[in-house]
Amino acid sequence: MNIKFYKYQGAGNDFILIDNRESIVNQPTKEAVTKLCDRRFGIGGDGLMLLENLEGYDFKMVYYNADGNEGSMCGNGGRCIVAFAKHLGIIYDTTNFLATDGPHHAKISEEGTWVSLQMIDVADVSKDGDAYVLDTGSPHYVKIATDLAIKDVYNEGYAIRNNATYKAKGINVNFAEKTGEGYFVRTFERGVENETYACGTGVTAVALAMAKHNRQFGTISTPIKVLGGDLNIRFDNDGEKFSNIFLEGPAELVFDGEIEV
Ligand SMILES: N[C@@H](CCC[C@H](N)C(=O)O)C(=O)O
Repeated sequence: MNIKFYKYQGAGNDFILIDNRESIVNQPTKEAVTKLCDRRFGIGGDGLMLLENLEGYDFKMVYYNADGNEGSMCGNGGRCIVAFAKHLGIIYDTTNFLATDGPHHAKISEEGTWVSLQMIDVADVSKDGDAYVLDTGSPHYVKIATDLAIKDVYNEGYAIRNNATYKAKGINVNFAEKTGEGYFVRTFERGVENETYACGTGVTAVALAMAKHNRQFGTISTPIKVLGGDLNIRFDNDGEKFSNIFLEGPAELVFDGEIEV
């Protein structure tokens, strides 16, 4: 059987998207997802998403990591599926959809390539040594770094993700370096088990963790540079919790096609 797919990227975090409103795909196997996401034997991507119908919402986002496991929330994936929903004519400039971590609201630009996605509120930020650990829809470890451009993110990230504390459930490992107004961030992603060009829940975690680290309160806007481009995170910090969190940046269709499955 041939299925139509769309390949999107958000700051270089890339995804395969399938319009599954007519249930053409039924719980893809781990093998099928890993093959589709494979950069040599498949389409290639950091993850696969299904856009499905759901009463009360514009659509439902179902996300699989490139390793075939159903993932937790993907921020850049969320921004890409909003652009996809606009491309399909399901939404115009705003949307409410459901993802694995709950309802999300988003706004999209008229040309459909810039998305502002509301993320879940975050109250708990803990420490592991001098690193911060928090869940922004997916679990994240945030460590302040220097000389990040030349850091061995794969090996250092792999070692943290696979240490005794995190091995069973996994964690996404973010390294953050202060640069002018914001941060430069590199992420080793759980489920891809490699460094990706961007991680939306990851840069969100960095912005919140750094606000806590620097004791910043009120309404904050944090620009973040990643390997694949630029993102921005806006949020409120009242000292008890982070709310009104928005992950903002580009989301673009790269190509579409059909693949035999
Ligand atoms: N790339 C994502 C994060 C995807 C989920 C993550 N790999 C996990 O399962 O923990 C993002 O943009 O947030």
